[in-house]
Amino acid sequence: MRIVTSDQMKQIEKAAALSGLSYYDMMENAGAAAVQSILRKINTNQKRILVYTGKGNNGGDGFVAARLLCNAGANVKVILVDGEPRTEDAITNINLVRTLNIEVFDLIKDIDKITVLLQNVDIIVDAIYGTGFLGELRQNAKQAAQQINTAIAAVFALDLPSGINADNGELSEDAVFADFTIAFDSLKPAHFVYPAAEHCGVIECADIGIAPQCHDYIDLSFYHITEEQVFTNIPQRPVNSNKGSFGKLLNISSSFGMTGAGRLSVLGAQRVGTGLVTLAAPRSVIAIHAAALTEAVFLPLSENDKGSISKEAIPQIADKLKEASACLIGCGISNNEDTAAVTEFIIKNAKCPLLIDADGINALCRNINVLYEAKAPVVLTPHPAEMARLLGISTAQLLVRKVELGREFAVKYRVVLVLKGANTLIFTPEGTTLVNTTGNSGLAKGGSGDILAGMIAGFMAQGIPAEQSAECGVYLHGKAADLCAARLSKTSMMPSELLEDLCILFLEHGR
Ligand SMILES: NC(=O)C1=CN([C@@H]2O[C@H](COP(=O)(O)OP(=O)(O)OC[C@H]3O[C@@H](n4cnc5c(N)ncnc54)[C@H](O)[C@@H]3O)[C@@H](O)[C@H]2O)[C@H](O)CC1
Ligand SMILES: [K+]
Repeated sequence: MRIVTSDQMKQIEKAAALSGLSYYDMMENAGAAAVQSILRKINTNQKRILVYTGKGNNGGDGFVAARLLCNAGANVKVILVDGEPRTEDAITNINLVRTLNIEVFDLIKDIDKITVLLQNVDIIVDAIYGTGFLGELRQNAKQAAQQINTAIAAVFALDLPSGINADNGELSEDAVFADFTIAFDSLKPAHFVYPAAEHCGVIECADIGIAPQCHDYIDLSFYHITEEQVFTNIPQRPVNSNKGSFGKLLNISSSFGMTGAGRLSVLGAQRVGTGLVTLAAPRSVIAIHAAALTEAVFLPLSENDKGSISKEAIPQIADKLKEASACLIGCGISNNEDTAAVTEFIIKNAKCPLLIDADGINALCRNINVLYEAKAPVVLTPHPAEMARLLGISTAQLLVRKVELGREFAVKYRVVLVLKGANTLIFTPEGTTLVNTTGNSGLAKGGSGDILAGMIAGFMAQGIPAEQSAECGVYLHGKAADLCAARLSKTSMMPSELLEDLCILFLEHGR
């Protein structure tokens, strides 16, 4: 699955044009592919169809679709949202529409007629804006989008629902909600990023005749995580091996009242095959963990009067850190001066890859620049509220710009950033973005993040590079949750139960 930005799409189209496929033909193919997609779902004969068109090439695709739908026996009307088209190929195509006597209305001047048409419409084609859209919908386009969003009709968006930034999914107010989106040639980041992805409905990617080699020189920066790639990252377990072959994870987690977080993170690491997991936790909670975690070993730590790790524990931790092949800090450690000091110490001193989760991230908010002092790769796994806290903005402000902000952060602080949520995003220090599409709302429960942190850290402990560990952890966590939901339901499944389904996935892949 190829995901390209709007600029990259332009380069691909240019390469196609140089190789002999004209822009006019690409537009014809795009409109035709959209009509084929509609015809596969709905018999359009005698159906009342409104095609909303903008002034650019997306509108041009709409004119092609209008002509071909008319030829297929539908009752088609075209609505110009921004007046007459401005691009050469779109102008040619509106002229063809007019020669077929398809009625063309102006959104503003013909509002009364359009209001009547909207009472009885079966299908709406949204061809107002595609990859050329930036910023906010203007008043007229908002009005058109409101008409589309309130009409009782099947809505097909061409390339993208109008009002969405293709490259990062930023949404304008009143952006179109489509039932189906037909993406042209390649998918765009916005098709994957929530909440924009919700506006797309069912997404199809249509071939518009661009030869495969026209994509060869594009340096992709946005990837979809696949199962094949995930298992390429996970080596077979050698026959001649012992627990030392699969890494030692030092997991600094848990506090009084939050022992579940520590336990789940240990289980996550163990279930991805880590050789040995040491849980370093406040002394008073060790007995609770020892009763539940048969295969782990424990490092009882000095604690403060709140039952969380005290800074007095730093020498103990430092000693154990020397043996670790990876370190995880944060699941349920509580957020206070002591845990912040421990987190800082770990960041400054760990020579092995480090994963910082939950309260470890909250501790970072006190001094984010400590990340510049890390000596080994660092992975952060915030949920949106934690990420927003790190950035000093509101969660709402983060969510409308999460792709930009996530990418900037990972590059600036040289970390792998796992921004959790529906379609979790992974940002790398090199500026690449990975999107994961496994997982479901059954994961939206306390405990699932702790399992994920343990899984990623467990892969890191086994020597899988930080970025690939994040990729494997996020994908498998979601996929196991999908299997778990299929047998237990999204509503009832418990995060800990997905660990059983993880076994099935490893079995299927001969691990
Ligand atoms: N290149 C080709 O020949 C092909 C393109 N395809 C389709 O074309 C669009 C991209 O077309 P483009 O003309 O670049 O942009 P749009 O049609 O998406 O719209 C751009 C149009 O709108 C203006 N604009 C941008 N933001 C706003 C705003 N907030 N308010 C108002 N107006 C705005 C902008 O200035 C332009 O004038 C692509 O998605 C495909 O659908 C074909 O697929 C094949 C060949
Ligand atoms: K569109």
